[in-house]
Amino acid sequence: MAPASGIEVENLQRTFKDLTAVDGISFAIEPGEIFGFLGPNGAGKSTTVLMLTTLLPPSGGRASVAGFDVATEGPDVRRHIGAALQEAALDPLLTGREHLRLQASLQGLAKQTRDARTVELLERVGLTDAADRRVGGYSGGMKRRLDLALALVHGPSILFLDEPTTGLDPQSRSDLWEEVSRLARDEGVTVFLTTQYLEEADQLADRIAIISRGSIVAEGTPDALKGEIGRPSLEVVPSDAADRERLAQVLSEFGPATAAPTGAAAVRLEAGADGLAQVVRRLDAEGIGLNTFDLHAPTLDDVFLAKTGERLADEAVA
Ligand SMILES: Nc1ncnc2c1ncn2[C@@H]1O[C@H](COP(=O)(O)OP(=O)(O)OP(=O)(O)O)[C@@H](O)[C@H]1O
Repeated sequence: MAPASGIEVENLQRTFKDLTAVDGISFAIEPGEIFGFLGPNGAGKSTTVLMLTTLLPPSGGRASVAGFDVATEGPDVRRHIGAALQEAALDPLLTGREHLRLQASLQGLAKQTRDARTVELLERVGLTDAADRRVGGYSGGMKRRLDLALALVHGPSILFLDEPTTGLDPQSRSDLWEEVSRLARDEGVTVFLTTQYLEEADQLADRIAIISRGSIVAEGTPDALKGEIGRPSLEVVPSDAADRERLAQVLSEFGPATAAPTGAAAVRLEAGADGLAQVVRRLDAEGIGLNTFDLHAPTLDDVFLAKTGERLADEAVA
């Protein structure tokens, strides 16, 4: 059984008619950990979140959240979790404060504590000044911050965030990251976060699982996953386009070729960055002039590519 604010998932499955959306996934999340669940559109992220938040019954396997079974102990699970899911139902005609008061009463908070809790949460997510404005006039970032505050009303020990920053501008995105980090660090809240953004998973998550077509294809800390891929890649554009073939030939002495944009050649350096000087000497000896010469440390995108054979299509550039 999972500890009070952890999550344990064993061979969890969900099918929709003949489509297997989640195909027997397993993982464990420690209390206070931020776990990033990374995958492209349709990989099975939301289906997993819906099962873990008891909104969708699993077709097989088991999961316990906060020590309770999602299939048989739904009300206990729900008492311990908060969730900001996609397509949150905010009413454009209500203000931020009204939303929070309503949520506090739905969650059964005592009347005398509702106002204080509302004020505290508005302050925490930076909506104090906008508290009495209708939500219809809020920006995307403000709505996501209100979603987060609503998920926190009853002081949950586990928080589910389903693609919390999709569509946000870089500033709103990093504000939200900061608040989520603070919740985990200062209050020990466990965070299960789904994202399509590599950078978000890299910056925010203690540990990451990559899901592709319903299966987990990699799991570990961002650094460990990048370390597994290991070597940096070198991308070179010759000053004379006619030299590209010869350039690729020379580079192949230093490691396997990797994908490169038109006009460039790229290689994963077997000797790591230490091999650079040798590459430069060899190219010089061959008389190949260079236009650009870029060394790329391994990224989660490289990990993703190595594990799934695809690139994450919709990468955030924040
Ligand atoms: N209620 C449903 N009925 C039928 N198929 C569904 C249902 N919900 C999800 N699916 C399918 O299951 C697969 C996984 O979907 P899911 O929404 O979990 O992916 P996702 O990784 O969350 O993607 P996104 O980033 O687009 O939300 C998809 O092929 C999807 O079309």
